[in-house]
Amino acid sequence: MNRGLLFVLSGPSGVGKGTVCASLRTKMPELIYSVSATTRTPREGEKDGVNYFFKSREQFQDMIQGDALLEYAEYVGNYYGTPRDFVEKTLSEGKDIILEIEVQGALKVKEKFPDGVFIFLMPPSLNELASRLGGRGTETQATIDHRLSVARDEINLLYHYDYAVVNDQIDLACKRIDAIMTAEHCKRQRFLHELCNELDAISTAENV
Ligand SMILES: Nc1ncnc2c1ncn2[C@@H]1O[C@H](COP(=O)(O)OP(=O)(O)OP(=O)(O)O)[C@@H](O)[C@H]1O
Ligand SMILES: Nc1nc2c(ncn2[C@@H]2O[C@H](COP(=O)(O)O)[C@@H](O)[C@H]2O)c(=O)[nH]1
Repeated sequence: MNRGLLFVLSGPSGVGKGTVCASLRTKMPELIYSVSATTRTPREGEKDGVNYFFKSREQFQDMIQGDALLEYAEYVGNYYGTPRDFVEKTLSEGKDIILEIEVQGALKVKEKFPDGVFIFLMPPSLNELASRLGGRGTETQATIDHRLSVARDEINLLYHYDYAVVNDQIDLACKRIDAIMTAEHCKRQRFLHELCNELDAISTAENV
């Protein structure tokens, strides 16, 4: 069985990763979503095991010590990390998985999965990013300011990614990501096809 494809969606806080991911998941129910672990306090309406696995700092440290995380990062005062086993199991079952994570973590995943597909979601402008973060109403002004200052550094790391997608309108951003996913599947099929042809050629040459 072919392994599934690993997609990583990152970009600054408030750009719309969660919104775009939720929309993609309704359009592509076969796409598996990786639920992260975090030490952040749950926001109103967030559920353990659905939005995140909410952990104490001690529990999170235990996950780090036990090598249970594929990657983790400390972001604006909290830990966030991707549980390893679920990602490995999903890929080995031939299913595609999407990780919605910040930039430091995405770069660590890239070291381990250079064949992953790395997509950076861009805001139409920094003003629009600030207005989305403020409009969400989930953070204090101090946290929003901190997240916006980190955003500038994150955007500077865009060149590490395979694709940049502007989230001007949710539906358009989803269509662009859908097109990337289709193209990556075609690339994978072509690669496998060429590999089969090469193996055929080798075995023919050996039989001559
Ligand atoms: N294309 C868009 N146009 C206008 N508003 C948007 C768009 N995409 C997302 N939003 C809004 O912007 C806010 C932030 O979106 P969201 O929570 O999805 O961002 P995020 O990148 O997942 O943030 P975080 O990294 O902090 O989890 C939300 O209020 C959402 O409704
Ligand atoms: N490196 C990782 N970053 C993650 C993970 N899960 C989420 N995130 C990112 O953290 C910030 C803040 O999230 P918020 O829910 O507090 O707004 C955001 O950029 C997320 O995408 C993870 O497993 N690893």
